[in-house]
Amino acid sequence: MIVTIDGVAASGKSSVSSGVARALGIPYVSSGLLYRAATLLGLEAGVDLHDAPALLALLDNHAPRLEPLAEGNRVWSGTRELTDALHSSRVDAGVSVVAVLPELRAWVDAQLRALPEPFVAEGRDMGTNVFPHAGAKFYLTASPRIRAERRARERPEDIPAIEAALVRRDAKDQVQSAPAPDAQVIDTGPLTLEGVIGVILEGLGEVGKA
Ligand SMILES: Nc1ncnc2c1ncn2[C@@H]1O[C@H](COP(=O)(O)OP(=O)(O)O)[C@@H](O)[C@H]1O
Ligand SMILES: Nc1ccn([C@@H]2O[C@H](COP(=O)(O)OP(=O)(O)O)[C@@H](O)[C@H]2O)c(=O)n1
Repeated sequence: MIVTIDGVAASGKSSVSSGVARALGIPYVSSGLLYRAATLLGLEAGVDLHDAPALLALLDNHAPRLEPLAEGNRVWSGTRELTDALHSSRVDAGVSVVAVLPELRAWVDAQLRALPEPFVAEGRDMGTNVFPHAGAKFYLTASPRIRAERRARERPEDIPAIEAALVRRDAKDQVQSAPAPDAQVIDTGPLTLEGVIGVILEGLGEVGKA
């Protein structure tokens, strides 16, 4: 069984996926971390982020791999852990450039499709493109201001700057971010994290009964 949790930036995808995965006793996988790892390696190597062949060569050399721990995914390149470096504002600003490259999307998709079921997959196009046959699909939203207020607890910038950057990234990610027609859309704005996890677990109970 695959459960997909897609949504816009900072809508709660990874925190919610972690909670759902722990409740179900299965792993979750954060596809965004793979796009972020490709971006970080490109920035560190001084590669043009539009240059797909150069990025793929870097990925071949550094072979970043996702460790899908339920309490929080980690990313490694050999013995170097990349995880903490993946959520900088520099990576935030560059990642959508990398994510539009079809070659990079194919690289991420191949890694995800090689994973053994069951798992929760979170990102933008898990329910549409990567796992269209998933057993249950969810899509998280919240207003830009609420998302910026939440993310401000994790970034040094102020709320208006974070909100502007989130709106810019949403626009750049729009092509791959449409909800699957069969996804349950959840506005997380009025809900706590536990509340969102509860709605999804309830939705999964309904899927089980169907
Ligand atoms: N429903 C919620 N209520 C309050 N805070 C939330 C909620 N969902 C997520 N958060 C917080 O918002 C921040 C962004 O969540 P995160 O899971 O990183 O989102 P995404 O993976 O979509 O970027 C985190 O600090 C998280 O704890
Ligand atoms: N399935 C996915 C996941 C992420 N991405 C890209 O990767 C970036 C980072 O995704 P993320 O999920 O880690 O970002 P946040 O929503 O957590 O801020 C997004 O802004 C997209 O550009 C994508 O295109 N497709």
